[in-house]
Amino acid sequence: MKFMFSADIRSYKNMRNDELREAFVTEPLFQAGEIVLVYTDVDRGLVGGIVPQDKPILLPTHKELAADYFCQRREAGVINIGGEGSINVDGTDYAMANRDSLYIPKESQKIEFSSNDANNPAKFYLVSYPAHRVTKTVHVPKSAAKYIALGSQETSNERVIFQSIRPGIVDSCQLVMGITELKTGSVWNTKPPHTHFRRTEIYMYFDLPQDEKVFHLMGEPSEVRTLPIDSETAIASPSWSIHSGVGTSNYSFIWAMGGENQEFDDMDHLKVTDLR
Ligand SMILES: O=C[C@H](O)[C@@H](O)CC(=O)C(=O)O
Ligand SMILES: [Zn+2]
Repeated sequence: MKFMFSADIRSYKNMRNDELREAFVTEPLFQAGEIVLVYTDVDRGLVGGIVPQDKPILLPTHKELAADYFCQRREAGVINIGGEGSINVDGTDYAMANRDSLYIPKESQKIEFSSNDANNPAKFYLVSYPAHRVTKTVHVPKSAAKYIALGSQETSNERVIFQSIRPGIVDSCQLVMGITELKTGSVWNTKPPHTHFRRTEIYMYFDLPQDEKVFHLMGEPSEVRTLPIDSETAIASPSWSIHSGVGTSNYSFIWAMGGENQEFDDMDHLKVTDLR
């Protein structure tokens, strides 16, 4: 497991891009046959990429979690961005098609990830936060997510947000999670931008062609920084930071939030013209 130590609201202003990347941006998360886990001190979020091939991959615990097993005091959300696969939670198998979500509650002991076809493996993206109560495992196919269409072609931000792990669909402790897909020709996410001091958020960009990038905007609205991000890497946003971005083509991303509340619409909206 890797660790990212974030920067604070004062120090980020004096940091170079490579220092900001070390504080907030993960390495590429999806490696064939492997599990990559990255722990950020931003709300103790933990993100991972799991790509099983011929054999299943078990979710391990780690010394730093001081737990007998990974979910002893944590919940996890998983979204599959690859080929068909399955996740076994304490003996129950959940089939995971592309873009299916699975919510795994606190105290789930044995969690195992498999691909149906090693040549077209599943790519499981996992986000975990500390949890204080035991709830139920819930499988959410993309078709069962709440979706909202936002933006327009004229302003290059036409996109659909699929909310799969959210109140009303999944009873979670902190975690709220889903997918945003940009339409062809649209490149701006989270436009207009916002902050939400009571929650922090992690974006994981994917489905971006190899030779393209997303320019992710972070920082206080009064002092914005730009970090060029590769596909299949994640970036953590502290509570004081905007999290918006523009791609050199369209793309998708998974957003996940943890913190004080779970109201998706509870945001402090900004105007693009407010950014400095
Ligand atoms: O707090 C909510 C999150 O930042 C995202 O869900 C926003 C987003 O996907 C978008 O507008 O494109
Ligand atoms: Zn947000």
